[in-house]
Amino acid sequence: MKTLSENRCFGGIQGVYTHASDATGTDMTFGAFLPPKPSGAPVLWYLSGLTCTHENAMTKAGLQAWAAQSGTAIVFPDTSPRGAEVPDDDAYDMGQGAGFYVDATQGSWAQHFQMEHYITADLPETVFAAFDLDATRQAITGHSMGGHGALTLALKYPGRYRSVSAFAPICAPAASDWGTPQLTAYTGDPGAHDATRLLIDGAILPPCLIDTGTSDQFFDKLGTDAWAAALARTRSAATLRLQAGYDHSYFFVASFGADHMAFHQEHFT
Ligand SMILES: N[C@@H](CCC(=O)N[C@@H](CS)C(=O)NCC(=O)O)C(=O)O
Repeated sequence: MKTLSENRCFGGIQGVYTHASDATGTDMTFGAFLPPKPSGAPVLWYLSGLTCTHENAMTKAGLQAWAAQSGTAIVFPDTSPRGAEVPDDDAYDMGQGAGFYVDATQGSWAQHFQMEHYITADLPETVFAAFDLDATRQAITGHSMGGHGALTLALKYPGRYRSVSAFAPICAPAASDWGTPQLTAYTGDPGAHDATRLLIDGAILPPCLIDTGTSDQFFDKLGTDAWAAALARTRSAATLRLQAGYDHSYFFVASFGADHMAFHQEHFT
């Protein structure tokens, strides 16, 4: 692992690091915020949305203030492998910047687009080797495509994350053009990576908090109604809040960051 930058931030350190990933076969860059007393701190994984790198949430979500206060480390991974040798697509929602947190099995995507393996194996291995953090206290969150990542990984890896939260998550990608084309191209099986489907099929949801804005310009792509129906149908305990007037932007994410940090803190203790 190589350090690209480290800046003092709310008494802790906001770092940016790069490492060689076996999963993606590329170098991957990630951000990590360490609170003022990092030894033994719990870890929150923050998965970003379409077009984002490790940097968007790190610079725009304002989570570090709350993480410093609660003594939580936050890791900000990239959203896909990158580089000249990595396949891409002209569409902003496909290819580089749009890994959808799954392991591709199809065509030219399969070689590098192994983001599920990266987020659940490669990156934790690197992070827990580099920093003295508490692997028994992990939680996961994300925005939009990253919310889809957080929900599906929490459902696919029971017991790993004590809690899950999401900002404007894509909840039903198999019924959305933010999901169906990409998951079909990557895996051939969108339903296997659809949080609503996984829940209906019996996966257990850890404690869950979701916020979505009523003025979200992408509301129709998110499948919030299908998710709400699945929560009711499976009688899964969860909090789903529709926030009046908020859109899809990082102004929305930043507005509810403190609530999400407090929610995860509750389940770390
Ligand atoms: N570029 C796309 C939308 C992409 C988008 O809104 N991405 C969200 C996540 S889904 C984001 O976080 N963008 C980066 C940012 O706001 O910093 C469009 O204009 O239709």
